[in-house]
Amino acid sequence: MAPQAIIAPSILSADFAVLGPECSKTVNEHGADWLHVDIMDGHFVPNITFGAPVVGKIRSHVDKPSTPHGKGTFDCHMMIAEPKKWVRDFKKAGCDLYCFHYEAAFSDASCSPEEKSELKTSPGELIRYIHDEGLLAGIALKPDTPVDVLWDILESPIEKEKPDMVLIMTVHPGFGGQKFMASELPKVAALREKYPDLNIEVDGGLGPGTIDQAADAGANVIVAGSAVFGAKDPGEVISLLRKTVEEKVCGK
Ligand SMILES: O=C(CO)[C@@H](O)[C@H](O)COP(=O)(O)O
Ligand SMILES: [Fe+2]
Repeated sequence: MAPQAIIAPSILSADFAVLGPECSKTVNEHGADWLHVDIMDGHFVPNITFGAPVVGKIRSHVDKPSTPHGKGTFDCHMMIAEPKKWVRDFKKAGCDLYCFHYEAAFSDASCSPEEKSELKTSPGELIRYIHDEGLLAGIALKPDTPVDVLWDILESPIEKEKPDMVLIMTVHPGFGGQKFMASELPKVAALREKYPDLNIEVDGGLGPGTIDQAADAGANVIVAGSAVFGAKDPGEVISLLRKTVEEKVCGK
């Protein structure tokens, strides 16, 4: 089955003073499928955004999805050093898809020795833990991480240890508005060749000028921050991104 086209505006580029209304407008008026929520801890990446309490407040402005990948999905991109530690808080706040970084999954926590041994984990175990908490699980790769690290994870004999989505970063994580790195697209193409149904998300520098390349490589979940929130007509940009993915990836 061909994957669905999913357009997920990154609220990092929204007006933080009116984040709730910005979120509802983006989904209900402009037609976004998901909202991409960038969580940065100032440690895994050199920037800080916000945490679960803010996600909890903005969640009530957007209807919860009625199907697992449905409209209104809160796609939380966790650019944080201790991903396991925050799963429950983000679940309570209303996160639907918890996407952690592969590079952070093995990290010891900078907390007490007891917590350290509990938090140290492997990507497969962390995916299972996220699934056991009732959330969808995503795994993200920074530009310097080769796609090969994912093969064993995607081939896991344990169904609960397989991710629902892979995120290939097309910028170095930390900031919105950076230049798209086409050098990352061979990772997307390699994943798509092996996994025709997999949700493959690309994030960083996506917009009308770069969507063709990303869709040609096979990405079906498109994050766009500045291209959507900086547009005169965000709805038009979202429609164009969706149409391109539908034509090139979904065969519509
Ligand atoms: O995760 C990140 C940045 O680390 C992204 O989600 C950006 O926020 C996308 O912004 P644009 O590149 O589309 O402006
Ligand atoms: Fe992101």
